[in-house]
Amino acid sequence: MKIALLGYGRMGKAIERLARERGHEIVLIVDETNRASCTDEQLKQADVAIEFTTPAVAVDDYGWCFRNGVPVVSGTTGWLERWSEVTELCNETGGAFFYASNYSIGVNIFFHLNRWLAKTMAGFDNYKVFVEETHHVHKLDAPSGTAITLAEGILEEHPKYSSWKLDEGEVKAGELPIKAKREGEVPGIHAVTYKSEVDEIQIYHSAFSRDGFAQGAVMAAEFLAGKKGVYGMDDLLELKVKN
Ligand SMILES: NC(=O)C1=CN([C@@H]2O[C@H](COP(=O)(O)OP(=O)(O)OC[C@H]3O[C@@H](n4cnc5c(N)ncnc54)[C@H](OP(=O)(O)O)[C@@H]3O)[C@@H](O)[C@H]2O)C=CC1
Ligand SMILES: O=C(O)C1=N[C@H](C(=O)O)C[C@H](O)C1
Repeated sequence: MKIALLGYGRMGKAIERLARERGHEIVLIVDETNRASCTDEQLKQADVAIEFTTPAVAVDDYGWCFRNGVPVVSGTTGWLERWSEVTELCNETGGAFFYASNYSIGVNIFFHLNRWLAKTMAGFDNYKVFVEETHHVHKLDAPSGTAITLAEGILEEHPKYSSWKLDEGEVKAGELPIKAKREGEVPGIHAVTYKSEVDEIQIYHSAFSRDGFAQGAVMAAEFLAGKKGVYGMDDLLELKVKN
């Protein structure tokens, strides 16, 4: 496949390496320095675009791809308040969009485990739940997109909680706290903990590098080529969890 890389930072570079290893060709690399001079014609050379940039840029990138008929796989976090706008534009323009807050297969299994645990714990009032994430110091957004997906999974399965809140002080009844830490070069750690007076139950995922995210993004690009519409990791992995 011919791939356009939109964003050439930590993730863009990991994706370039893994995509080449899987036999794909990189036909365009866009970063902040050359974005203004990149043309529609250059983008149209690609069978698919893989987008890992910043929250401020991502939505414009999606529109650029939809308007030019180039399917787009994106992992950029921090823009999801514009989800409806993006998916409507995708459908109106006949585009193709694949999004995941986390492309690691292990994390997507963890998402299912999280929902199952939340449903189970809903019957036990003596446990309080919180989500924790740790990432490298360069990360722009907090909490992480993955932590938000975990929190949303809990809100859907556990009636005691109605909203999540970045844990910066007082937490009211019904609020699910998310603690975000920034340390060194940590690729990404997420944990969900249920704590009572006498014990705690924790599920935990730690990425050893960015390779798992990059691998999943390239697999998503292979999946999306030739399709139209909006997709996510459950479509790719066909994870069927029987609760
Ligand atoms: N879903 C997932 O599995 C994962 C998601 N992420 C998310 O991906 C995003 C990127 O992460 P990461 O690679 O670590 O970030 P980096 O900061 O390393 O890279 C961001 C890239 O975006 C580029 N960029 C900034 N502005 C523009 C612009 N106007 N036009 C084109 N490119 C631009 C930067 O260019 P320049 O270098 O020239 O400034 C840089 O190449 C983040 O939102 C992060 O949360 C990260 C890992 C996994
Ligand atoms: O910025 C990162 O690095 C990561 N971002 C994603 C997120 O916000 O969840 C995924 C991963 O944890 C790494």
